[in-house]
Amino acid sequence: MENLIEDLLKGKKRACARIITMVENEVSGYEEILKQIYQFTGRAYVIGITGPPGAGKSTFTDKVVKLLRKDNKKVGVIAIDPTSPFTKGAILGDRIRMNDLSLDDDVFIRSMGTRGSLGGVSNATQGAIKVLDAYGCDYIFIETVGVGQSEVDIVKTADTTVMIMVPGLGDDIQAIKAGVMEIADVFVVNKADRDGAKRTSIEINMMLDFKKDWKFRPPVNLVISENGEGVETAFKNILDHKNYLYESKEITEKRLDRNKIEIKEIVNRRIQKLVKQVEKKENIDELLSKTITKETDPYTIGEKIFKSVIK
Ligand SMILES: Nc1nc2c(ncn2[C@@H]2O[C@H](COP(=O)(O)OP(=O)(O)OP(=O)(O)O)[C@@H](O)[C@H]2O)c(=O)[nH]1
Repeated sequence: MENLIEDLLKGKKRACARIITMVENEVSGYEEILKQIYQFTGRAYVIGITGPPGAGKSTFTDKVVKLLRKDNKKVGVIAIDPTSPFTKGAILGDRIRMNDLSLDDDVFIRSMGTRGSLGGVSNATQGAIKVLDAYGCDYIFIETVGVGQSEVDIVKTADTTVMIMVPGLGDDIQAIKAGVMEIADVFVVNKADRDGAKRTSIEINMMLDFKKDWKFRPPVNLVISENGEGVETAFKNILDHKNYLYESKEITEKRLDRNKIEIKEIVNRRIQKLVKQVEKKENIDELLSKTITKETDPYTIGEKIFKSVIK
């Protein structure tokens, strides 16, 4: 274990990969590792990339990572793959596009499924962010499809959140308006080579105009990720937001929030584990069937579980 941590801190990719796997699978001892590496974290800047399926999140991230590599920055990418209960597998297709980057020693790419372990995907992602941070990444990208609540929760913990949209979403913009307004720090209208990109950008700006007291008004960028047009400017906007966070000291608030969420999850996960053990021991399934015949009720069972847990 000691060697593994030493290797991680020296920047060895294999150690990084092994520790992230341990975190993801909740292999015993993983929390000990996270405790030990915590003091070496805090340097990396975390960028959340979200947006509807197929908007070009991977293509955009790929281009930004290449830009950062020119500047010799070390980069981590965590792609969250929504695991469909119907396909029982992560949608890995588009991640393969980044393969040429994964050969680069200073780029670490990992995709994680959203299969619900006890702490949920969020917990594993937070752990992986810490590992990549201690590994020496300057920037860490968290890429998620902005649909489910768990994905939105993950993005909320990023320092800067980039929302990728595409032309012609129309009504969709209205639909996601409420949730997105609060989490997006920078907008990217990708596929600007298509008709209607300008209109989409105007619509987003109009939507942003509803709020008057922006401390940092999210910039809206027209981008063609496929050929790289506009990517540099969009990244500059991300850095502007980064500077804003540091200058206003909001970065500390953000990171306190992130730790708060993480602590809550650590506690929740342990409680969930206990509940599961109690349910098994007390044969709750059998009791449950008695709620139908009215021999018992959900409140009595809930109380029984709670009492056993706090014992
Ligand atoms: N016309 C055009 N197509 C693009 C652009 N950027 C990406 N694409 C294409 O859009 C498709 C989806 O791109 P991805 O980068 O995989 O999108 P994504 O948002 O990561 O997709 P999911 O992870 O499945 O949600 C691919 O076929 C890309 O080649 C662009 O600027 N213009």
